[in-house]
Amino acid sequence: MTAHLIDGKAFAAGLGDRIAAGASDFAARTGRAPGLAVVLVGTDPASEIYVRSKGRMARKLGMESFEHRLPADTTQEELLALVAGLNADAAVDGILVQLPLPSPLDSRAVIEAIDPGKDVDGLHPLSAGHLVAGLPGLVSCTPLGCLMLLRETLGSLAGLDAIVIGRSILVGKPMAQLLLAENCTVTMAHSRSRDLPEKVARADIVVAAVGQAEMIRGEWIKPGATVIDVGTSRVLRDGRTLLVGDVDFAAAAERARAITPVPGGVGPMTIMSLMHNTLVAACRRRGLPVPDLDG
Ligand SMILES: NC(=O)C1=CN([C@@H]2O[C@H](COP(=O)(O)OP(=O)(O)OC[C@H]3O[C@@H](n4cnc5c(N)ncnc54)[C@H](OP(=O)(O)O)[C@@H]3O)[C@@H](O)[C@H]2O)C=CC1
Ligand SMILES: Nc1nc(=O)c2c([nH]1)NC[C@@H]1CN(c3ccc(C(=O)N[C@@H](CCC(=O)O)C(=O)O)cc3)C=[N+]21
Repeated sequence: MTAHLIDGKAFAAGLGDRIAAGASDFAARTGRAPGLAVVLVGTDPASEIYVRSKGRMARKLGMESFEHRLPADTTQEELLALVAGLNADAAVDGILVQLPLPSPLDSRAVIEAIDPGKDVDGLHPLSAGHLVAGLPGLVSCTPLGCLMLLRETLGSLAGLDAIVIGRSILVGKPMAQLLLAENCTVTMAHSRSRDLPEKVARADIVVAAVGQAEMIRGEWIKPGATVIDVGTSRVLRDGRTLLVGDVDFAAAAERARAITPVPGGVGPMTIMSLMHNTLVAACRRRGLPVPDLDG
């Protein structure tokens, strides 16, 4: 292996210290801690783990965590009523509804019901619109975390050729917008793209957010490129479950200049970006200056 390993876990820990200081300052000024509400409908085991780690991290950084666990047969009306209550609750600065929701719940309607000022997941159409328009707003946690890692690794991204593989509202689309705002030349690839290997081979920055275990082959990577692997898939190998990314890590690390591991790369940054967004939302809601969280 020749590539530099981008240590998301360590970077997230450093950012966490700055967020904790900001949260404590917020509490001193307002008499209460920033509050994050996480809503989980149903009992998807992976979602349970994420929700638990989000609550634990919020408390660790001196924020208040409100966890709402609803049964899988919750109705749309019940869920919308909960969101309305959280919108009205002054102690709640951020609202995250864990996705995917069990069918037949309509996640779009639920997301649109969230107060955009509390949309710490950056999923509301108004948040997405602000990002495209270059206006201040809340940016989806995973792309925000990826951007922090890229800036830390590369400094200025201006002029670089970037490819984002995957175009979801949660990851791919906001990622491409952030890279464009950093003056990258951005290609967006998806399941209908032709000749993906040739497009990946031209990129200085590769962000893979597909959800297909190790589909990005090492030999596609341009020598010296920086690779950010968002994907997380559980695979059975040698009788053990293993968490792997969208990128064939071992082969890609032979060619890349820097690469994120899975686990320990993007995942910890997603959770820390959520904490970042909660503090930012809390400060904006109270008209307080947003602390400078860049290292
Ligand atoms: N580590 C972290 O913090 C996080 C990890 N994830 C992980 O990232 C992955 C992606 O998540 P998410 O964006 O929500 O997933 P989605 O399923 O919503 O989107 C997947 C995207 O990949 C595209 N795609 C699917 N197959 C191919 C293919 N063969 N070639 C090119 N593109 C393809 C799809 O294209 P099309 O639009 O044409 O269907 C779609 O745009 C998942 O593994 C998820 O678990 C997600 C969030 C956070
Ligand atoms: N409304 C909403 N917002 C989300 O941000 C959201 C969501 N729904 N639904 C599911 C995806 C997935 N996601 C992850 C978060 C952390 C890790 C993470 O911390 N992963 C660890 C490993 C954890 C493990 O071992 O399972 C790591 O990569 O090191 C992974 C994935 C957020 N998502």
